[in-house]
Amino acid sequence: MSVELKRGLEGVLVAESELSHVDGEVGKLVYRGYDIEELARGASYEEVLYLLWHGALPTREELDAFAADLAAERDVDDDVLDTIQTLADAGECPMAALRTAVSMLSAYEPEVDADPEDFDATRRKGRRLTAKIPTVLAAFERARQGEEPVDPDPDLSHAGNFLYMLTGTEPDAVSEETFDMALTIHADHGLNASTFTALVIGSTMADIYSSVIGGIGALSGPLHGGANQDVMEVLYEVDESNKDPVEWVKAARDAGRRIPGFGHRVYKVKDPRAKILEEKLRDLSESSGDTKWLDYTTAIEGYLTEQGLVENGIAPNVDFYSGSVYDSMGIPMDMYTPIFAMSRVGGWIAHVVEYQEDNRLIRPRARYTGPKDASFVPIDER
Ligand SMILES: CC(=O)SCCNC(=O)CCNC(=O)[C@H](O)C(C)(C)COP(=O)(O)OP(=O)(O)OC[C@H]1O[C@@H](n2cnc3c(N)ncnc32)[C@H](O)[C@@H]1OP(=O)(O)O
Ligand SMILES: O=C([O-])CC(=O)C(=O)O
Repeated sequence: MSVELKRGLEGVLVAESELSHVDGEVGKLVYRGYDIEELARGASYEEVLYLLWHGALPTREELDAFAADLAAERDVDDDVLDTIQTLADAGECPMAALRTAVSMLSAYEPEVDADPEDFDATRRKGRRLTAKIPTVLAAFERARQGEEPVDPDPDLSHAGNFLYMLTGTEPDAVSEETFDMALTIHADHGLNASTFTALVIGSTMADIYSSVIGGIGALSGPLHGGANQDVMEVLYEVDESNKDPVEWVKAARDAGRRIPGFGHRVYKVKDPRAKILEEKLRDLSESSGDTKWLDYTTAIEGYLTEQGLVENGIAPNVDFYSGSVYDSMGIPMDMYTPIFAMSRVGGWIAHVVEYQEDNRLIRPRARYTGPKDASFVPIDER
């Protein structure tokens, strides 16, 4: 048995996967061999889900059937909507509300008792969950605004329908494309912390709902998916302080603060998804004439590059630019990480099924550093 301790499991291989590869040295991400830039430009989220779940890009006919099956699963039970309203009234944050709602959805899962080794049933359950998560999130946001939920429209795409349910208005083509692209590029990313969490749970042959709930929990943290909201909070903090963004970042560095949206366990150069989102932000800013967030992010990145951080591997990650793109679409800040989950659920499901098909319980060990021979003293004698 290896006794080498790898803090944070850095560099440890725990599984084989055909799903996605992150080349951190050159900044390249592929899903089943396809470069993320090409997928972002040319494939819809539904196509990417099909690719991840079924092993190849779909034909037009396969895609149409797949998208229709997915869209047919969007409705959630009224009891779930009532709970969402209760959570909104109690001031719950959307990521926690999502976690609770996914847990509740399993009570309405028609194949809840399926054999854990029936992987087609797991895929169908995963499809239901993926279809319903946007409904839950949009209903929660509307409930917070005192608005009734909007019924899903099966004729709209996954991205378009979410924006429609959120606002009650069909999105314009630019918003729908932008949002679809954001979903596409967030769908999978090797064994990141939330996917690994889903895998650990899946390796006990627990049901897919438990894996997804675990994934949501892991994604919510500020070191992982939660960083997209933190970045936007920083941008607003800079704006409200009337400081130059460079002054803000200098002060933050002097105070020993980590800069959200920078650094990555695998990428040692700029994340390719950050480049895609930056380009999108540039397009959106130029067409709206409002370049504030672009100016701030460019200034922060420029300063940190000048200071040598980027050269030393602390480069912008996907979370650095996603918030500004969502903000320009009018989406509230605390919905950014739930939107990440709404996309990443596709990757969690793909990884869990792939792993379970050749399952081995994941069970590492810790090096014990506590006492070995403590003498027990009964409670009344202590
Ligand atoms: C979708 C995603 O999950 S992408 C990541 C989203 N998270 C963030 O953006 C939060 C900010 N970033 C971070 O906290 C980290 O870069 C992580 C957690 C993403 C990766 O961390 P790790 O691989 O564990 O690197 P680790 O925390 O050991 O940092 C290595 C060094 O870089 C520094 N560093 C890492 N990230 C940052 C940052 N954002 N700002 C300033 N310094 C940083 C650390 O202080 C450390 O320096 P030291 O060795 O002098 O102490
Ligand atoms: O891979 C990681 O560690 C984090 C990340 O970028 C992601 O999950 O998208």
